[in-house]
Amino acid sequence: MGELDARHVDSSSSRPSVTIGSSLIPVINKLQDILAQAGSELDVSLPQVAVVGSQSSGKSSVLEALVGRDFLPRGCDICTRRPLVLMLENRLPKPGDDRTEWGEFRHLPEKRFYDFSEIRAEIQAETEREAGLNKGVSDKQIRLKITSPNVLNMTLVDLPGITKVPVGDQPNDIEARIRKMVMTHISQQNCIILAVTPANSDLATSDALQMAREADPDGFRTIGVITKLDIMDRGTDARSFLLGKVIPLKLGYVGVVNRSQEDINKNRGIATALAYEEKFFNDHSVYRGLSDHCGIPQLARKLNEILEQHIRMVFPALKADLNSKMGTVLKELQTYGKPIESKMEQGVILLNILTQYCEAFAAMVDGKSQEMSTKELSGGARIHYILQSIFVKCLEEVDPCDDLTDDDIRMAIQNASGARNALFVPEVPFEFLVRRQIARLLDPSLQCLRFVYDELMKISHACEVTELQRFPVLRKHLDEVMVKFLRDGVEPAERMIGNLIEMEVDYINTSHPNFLGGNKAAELAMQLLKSPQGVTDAEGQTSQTSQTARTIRSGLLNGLLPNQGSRPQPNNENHVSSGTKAWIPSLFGSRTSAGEPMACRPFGEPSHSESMPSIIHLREPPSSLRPVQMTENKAVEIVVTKLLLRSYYDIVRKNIQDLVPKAIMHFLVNLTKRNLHRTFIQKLYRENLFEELLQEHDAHVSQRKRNQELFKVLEQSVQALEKVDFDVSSQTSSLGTDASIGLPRIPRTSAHLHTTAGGEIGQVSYRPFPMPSMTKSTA
Ligand SMILES: Nc1nc2c(ncn2[C@@H]2O[C@H](COP(=O)(O)OP(=O)(O)OP(=O)(O)O)[C@@H](O)[C@H]2O)c(=O)[nH]1
Repeated sequence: MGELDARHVDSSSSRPSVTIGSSLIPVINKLQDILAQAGSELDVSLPQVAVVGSQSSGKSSVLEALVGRDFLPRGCDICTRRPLVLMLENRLPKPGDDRTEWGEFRHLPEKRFYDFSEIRAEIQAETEREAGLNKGVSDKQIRLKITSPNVLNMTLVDLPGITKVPVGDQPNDIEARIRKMVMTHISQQNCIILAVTPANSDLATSDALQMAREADPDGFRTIGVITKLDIMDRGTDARSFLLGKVIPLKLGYVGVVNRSQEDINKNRGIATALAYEEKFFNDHSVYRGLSDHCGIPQLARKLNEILEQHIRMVFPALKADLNSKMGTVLKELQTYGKPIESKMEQGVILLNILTQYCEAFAAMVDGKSQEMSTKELSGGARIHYILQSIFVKCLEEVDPCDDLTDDDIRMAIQNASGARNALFVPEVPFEFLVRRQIARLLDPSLQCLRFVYDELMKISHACEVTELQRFPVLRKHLDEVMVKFLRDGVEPAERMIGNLIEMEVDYINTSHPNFLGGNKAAELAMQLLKSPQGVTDAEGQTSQTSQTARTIRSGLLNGLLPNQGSRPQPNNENHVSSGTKAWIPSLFGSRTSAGEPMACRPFGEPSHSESMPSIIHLREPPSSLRPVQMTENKAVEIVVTKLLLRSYYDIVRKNIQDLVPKAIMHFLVNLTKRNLHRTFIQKLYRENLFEELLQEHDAHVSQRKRNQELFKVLEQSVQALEKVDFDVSSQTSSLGTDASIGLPRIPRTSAHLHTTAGGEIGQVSYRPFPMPSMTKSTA
């Protein structure tokens, strides 16, 4: 058998005949090509077409004529007894194909039918297998896929004819059953209904029109088909039917002349039948002015136009898909940058990257970065937090006396007095102790510097200059320069901090206007010791000194000192005089118990005494000596020392709190910001380094190439789609005026199709079909 050719050449007229979808095949093929190239997921599927009508009204004949091949069982008795779902699949011939078209049944997978008369025989056989031999009917579908380069991807459905009186094995409710079966198919919103009515019956009683109206009350998807115009009663014609004067239909009517039973019996082909049909309409003057309503080619055109409308409806989605793909690819492409072709370009790119990097760094430090987080502190804000909320606050919380016990202070005072007893407020122990406390400020200051350094490193890593991503070698060098540069910045900051602390340690400026001073401290100490609250620290907690002071005070009140009358401790070899004024050091130092100064004589010299009393032996001093018990004057000295310590420490603390952040900002942060660009230029902007620094990853280069190609394809696809859209539109309008075939004109703006669900266009209301599923039909 010959190939299923969508454009059969009519022997008589040599005019290519029109079959369903024939005008759209090139468009759809082009579309599929475009989408396949562009890697689009979308597929263009079309509405299905179902034929509905009473028994033997000519449904199968119409369907066959529309496809352009003989393959369906036809006859004057009931032929279609199971729904036949005919899936057409477009497939372009491939090299090495010996056949280009064939049929396959779902119930016979992998068996290809190349002979279409065998297909008809198999439909009959399969019908009989399910519905019996005696006119029985079944709603179980027969699914047949026809693959050909000359068909569109779409589905046609041949349905059993509506019958009233059961015959053969048909059940009593045959009419209801068939109606239900038919309704199941034609109620689907993407189904175009061909309501077939023979011209020799009354249109007003047409089962097809009645069911079509039920399934499609608005008539947006129903085309009336009047068959058997050739066998109407003499003297009658279908003119008023075709013009919609009997029952109006929005999409109008088409009258056709199919092959008669006699033609079938004589094996007359479709081409001959079409030629006969054309002659019939030409010969009948009554149909001459109704060429738009007559003939299978006209019906095919009408259906094609609906399909074209449908395709145009799909265009916006296709375009949107391609455009969004293009956007994604373009965005990715931008990250790969342009290939560099000359030394000059290398220089420009390198300079740009270095500049952008420094700008990004400065922006992050200054809080002007575009990529500022709203969830957490970043960049410069973190540095500020480190300086103010960590460093300054931490120093604020330090109590210079917290690591000094009263014993420590007492020891320091006593040691500083040397062999004498201190006359006034002990200056030396104060200076010694305050220096020790000031020196403690070095560690947190250096830690603070370290934290800021770490932050700057973090910022440098976060400086993502888009272009930099493609040059890993440059990134590496840049990071190295950055690390060295920051380290270099740390050194002067470190030196400065060291100097600051050293300065403070080196010279204790007791003339500072904010310094409490010895006299005031002594006065305050006395007041504190006298006050019933005792010496309380700033936090209101009673310190160890205040405890001691209270003990002393209570001793004074009772006329007793805590150590009065008590014997010296075994280790406390020193004897300290006591008394209410004892805290004021004695001018003459220690006296003997008799009040006389101790005799001084050289070691080993005997005493000039007549009667040599027995020698009083002193105990050997122990290797480690500790001061004797607390005395009132010692307690006051401790309080005074503490007051002085706190007062002076506060002055220094404030200096350090102010100057260390300044040193860090000046020597490290601001210097980095100021000199980074210059350093990069000095270290990296060298012509002999260009090549090495601007090396790209191989994967990066190939990815860019791939993306460039893909972008080109997508660009071409979008252009091609525009052209196809235009072609479809011009084709639609060239097929005839909208009015002539009863179809409303579709607005040019395809997006409008989506938004208009039944909007008014001109005089005719238009409602597009719902979007079909975007999948190909398979058998
Ligand atoms: N003369 C003439 N005969 C036609 C025309 N259309 C169909 N026939 C004949 O009518 C008979 C029924 O045609 P089918 O195409 O099988 O009708 P059908 O509606 O598919 O029938 P069922 O599926 O059995 O309901 C066949 O013998 C056809 O040859 C026509 O336009 N003119």
